Amino acid sequence: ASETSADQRPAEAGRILVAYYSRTGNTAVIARQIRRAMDATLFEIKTETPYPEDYEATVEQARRETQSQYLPPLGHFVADIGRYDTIYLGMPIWGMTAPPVIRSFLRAHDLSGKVVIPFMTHGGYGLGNSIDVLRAHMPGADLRPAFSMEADQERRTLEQVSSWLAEN
Ligand SMILES: Cc1cc2nc3c(=O)[nH]c(=O)nc-3n(C[C@H](O)[C@H](O)[C@H](O)COP(=O)(O)O)c2cc1C
Repeated sequence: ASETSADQRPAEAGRILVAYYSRTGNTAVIARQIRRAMDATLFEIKTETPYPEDYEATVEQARRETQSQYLPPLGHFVADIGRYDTIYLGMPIWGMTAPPVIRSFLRAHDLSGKVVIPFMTHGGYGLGNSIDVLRAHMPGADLRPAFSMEADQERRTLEQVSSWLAEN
């Protein structure tokens, strides 16, 4: 009889990471479902400085950051990314592309040699160039087809609530 070292154990829990960014929670719902189904580790990608609560201000800031290729500093980092073979990477679509913080995340974590499975939510306008952006920022990773779905738009919710409040 011999001891089994950690790296000999098959299908060890913790080999799958679900890393996601979500502003209004739509992408987070998917992330948590993947975590439960795959017995994965969950990591919420955050900026060091949160985006404004105001929707229009966030749209404007994101637009500027995307245009200038700015990399917003991350609030925290995955401890020991080398431990994971498979990364589910989740995000909303912002301005027809991946949110700026996703580029920051990919700059800060080496995903080469790993299987990366993206998942996106969008407000009805599709994935834009997000897949190209991901591919460009994860050299050596095995990028798999993305799962995507339409989800609630913050803009539409705000408009409906504003008109309801105005009527009362
Ligand atoms: C700054 C910003 C930009 C957005 N740009 C787009 C867009 O270009 N196309 C689109 O379909 N939806 C866009 N949306 C809507 C979001 O992609 C959609 O609501 C998404 O489900 C939000 O995910 P979350 O709740 O995980 O943050 C945008 C939302 C925000 C806040």
